[in-house]
Amino acid sequence: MPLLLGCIADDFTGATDLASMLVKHGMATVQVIGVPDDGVLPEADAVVIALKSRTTPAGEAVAESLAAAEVLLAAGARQLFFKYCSTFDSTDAGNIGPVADALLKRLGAGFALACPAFPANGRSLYQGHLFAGTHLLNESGMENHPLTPMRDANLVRVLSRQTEGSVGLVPFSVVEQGAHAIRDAMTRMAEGGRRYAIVDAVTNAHLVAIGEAAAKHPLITGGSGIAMGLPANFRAQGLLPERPDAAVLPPAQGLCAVVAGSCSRATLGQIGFARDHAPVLELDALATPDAAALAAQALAWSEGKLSAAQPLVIAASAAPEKVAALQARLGREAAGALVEQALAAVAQGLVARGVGRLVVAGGETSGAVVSALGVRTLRIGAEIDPGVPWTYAEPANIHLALKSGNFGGRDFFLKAFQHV
Ligand SMILES: Nc1ncnc2c1ncn2[C@@H]1O[C@H](COP(=O)(O)OP(=O)(O)OP(=O)(O)O)[C@@H](O)[C@H]1O
Ligand SMILES: O=C(O)[C@@H](O)C(=O)CO
Repeated sequence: MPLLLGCIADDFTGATDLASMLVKHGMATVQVIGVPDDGVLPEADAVVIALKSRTTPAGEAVAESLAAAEVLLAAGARQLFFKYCSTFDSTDAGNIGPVADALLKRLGAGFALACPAFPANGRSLYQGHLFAGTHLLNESGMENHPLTPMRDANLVRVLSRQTEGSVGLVPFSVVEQGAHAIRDAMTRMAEGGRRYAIVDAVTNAHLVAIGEAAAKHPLITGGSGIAMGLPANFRAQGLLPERPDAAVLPPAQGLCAVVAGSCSRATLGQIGFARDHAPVLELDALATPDAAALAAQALAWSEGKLSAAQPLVIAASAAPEKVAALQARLGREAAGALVEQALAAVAQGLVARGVGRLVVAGGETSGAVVSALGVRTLRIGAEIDPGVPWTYAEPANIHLALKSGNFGGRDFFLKAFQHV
């Protein structure tokens, strides 16, 4: 099976989200954790290399992304995809511009589109402005994100501040006209010296048309939504056969648990809902600012509560005031790292106690957990809610669902276990 699409994701939940989209549209896809030391990739139509590069210093993010690109290109990838968050999640010091610049240079290309829209999860782009649900991004709760507060919804401006290249817009009125018009607009922009085009998209039909228009682009950048049009390009070239078993995983077993480090509105709502239906522990990192002690508290609490029938939930997630208080005490990065270490140790302890089905909420949190569990690859199964599939983690041999902070319905933490 020759590799067709080579993907680089800037966090682990985002990687799973993208892989799920590709599987749903018929590509056999494997998520690989980090750049493999030996450079060997699993056989698949698409490989998503998951990095934890969203909030690292730009130089590190660029170096890791280029290393991932080398491995993907050496494996024969015909097109690269740089996956970032559907809420962009990148401050002025952020990495999307620098990484995309470096990938374009590596590919000898001068232009890429940028489109984080994902209508199934309420992310739409209109006149270059990103909306989360009915709110502009900077009024959606994302302005309070613990690591990447988004205070400007205009992505032309946001991306312009991260790159020396020039950024234009393919507006809704063009996107509405379909693939030909979009392709022409992007060609004109590239010829006019633009390095990027933010491309408006409000519906799945827009995303499919944009995907078709970008069939020949060496690099696509965006959220998972924009990937929905890409498998058809490979199919049209006779490169992608039908894959009826693309989402089949080994049977699930073991105890059930949820570990949450996301402080998004969606995750806080899911924790609130779970409280009425399952044992929930809310860790207080401000009262106990010590990762090992927090993990020990959580594991002691879990004794006698773990079950194969219903999950228990261990959450460090907190409302913005509490997050701000911990950050004021420790600094933003140290606060995040403390909680991530604690939750990673909790996940390790839970798996050692027989947990075989684990939901992790939050991208950074998932990165910490997956690394602590020594996971190398994730096979992608059926979707629980848009953007969140069950996966089978190897060599740990457990089922994991890595939930992006903002994804999933209110009942997600219970519903997930009815799907595996
Ligand atoms: N009580 C808390 N105080 C301070 N920081 C916290 C607290 N709880 C969690 N965090 C940190 O907040 C960050 C949340 O980021 P994470 O990526 O896990 O979630 P998210 O951004 O909502 O999800 P996604 O990246 O999938 O959108 C993590 O670094 C986590 O350790
Ligand atoms: O695109 C999204 O919203 C997610 O896949 C993600 O990247 C969250 O970290």
